[in-house]
Amino acid sequence: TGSTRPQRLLRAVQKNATQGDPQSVINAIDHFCRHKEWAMNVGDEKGSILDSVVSEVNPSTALELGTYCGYSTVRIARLLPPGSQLITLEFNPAYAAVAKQVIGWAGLQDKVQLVEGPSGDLIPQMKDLFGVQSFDFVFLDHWKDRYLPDAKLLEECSLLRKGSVLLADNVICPGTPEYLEYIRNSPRYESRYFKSHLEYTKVEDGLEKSVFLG
Ligand SMILES: O=C(NCc1cccc(CNc2ccc3[nH]ncc3c2)c1)c1cc(-c2ccc(F)cc2)cc(O)c1O
Ligand SMILES: [Mg+2]
Repeated sequence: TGSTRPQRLLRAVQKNATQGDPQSVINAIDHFCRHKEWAMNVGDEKGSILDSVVSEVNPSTALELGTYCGYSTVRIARLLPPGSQLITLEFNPAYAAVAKQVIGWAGLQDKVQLVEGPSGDLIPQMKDLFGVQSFDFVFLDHWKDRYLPDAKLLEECSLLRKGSVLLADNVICPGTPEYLEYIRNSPRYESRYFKSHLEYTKVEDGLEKSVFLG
């Protein structure tokens, strides 16, 4: 039985990145995905947009839907102020196992709660499980047909407050048409599209930033 792509990505991190240095972990993953094997990380180009939005929001509590190998988890957690928390949900146990080690290699395990399970089941438990009142920032990067139901679920569970920011990956490729339709036409959100490219390619993609108005 051979290794999986996430396992090969982890090996590249352990070989090329310095423990406790998040930027070197980010660089090692980007190099691996650009020169060895493409993988569905948000990547360096969209990652810079993610960085700027996270820095602007400066969240105390952040939620990530879809951890994968932990690349965007590391990008977000490295920018969080002391005492803040990032909760990241991953449904696939093999991805979660790799992500846990990538996050640990970056030395960010104290800022991150990696929870295994589907967002639809876990979002309603956020208050009970983690004492979360509301999320200042949410990064959506899981199954594209879950973006809309999960945005609605966050509203219904009162996990968004006036000013909460949702940032959605892949709104062009693979695309999230229902989510875009809803969020751009809802009077409860102010949305803006950041044009970019699908990670490590020239294909168009982008991020949609939406501020919840309460
Ligand atoms: O599909 C994508 N990502 C989502 C995803 C995909 C598979 C498995 C999981 C398992 N993780 C998971 C699932 C459900 C969950 N519920 N709650 C948590 C949770 C976690 C997640 C994706 C695809 C492409 C892409 C592929 C091919 C291509 F040609 C162009 C573009 C690019 C991306 O940047 C992408 O993000
Ligand atoms: Mg993505």
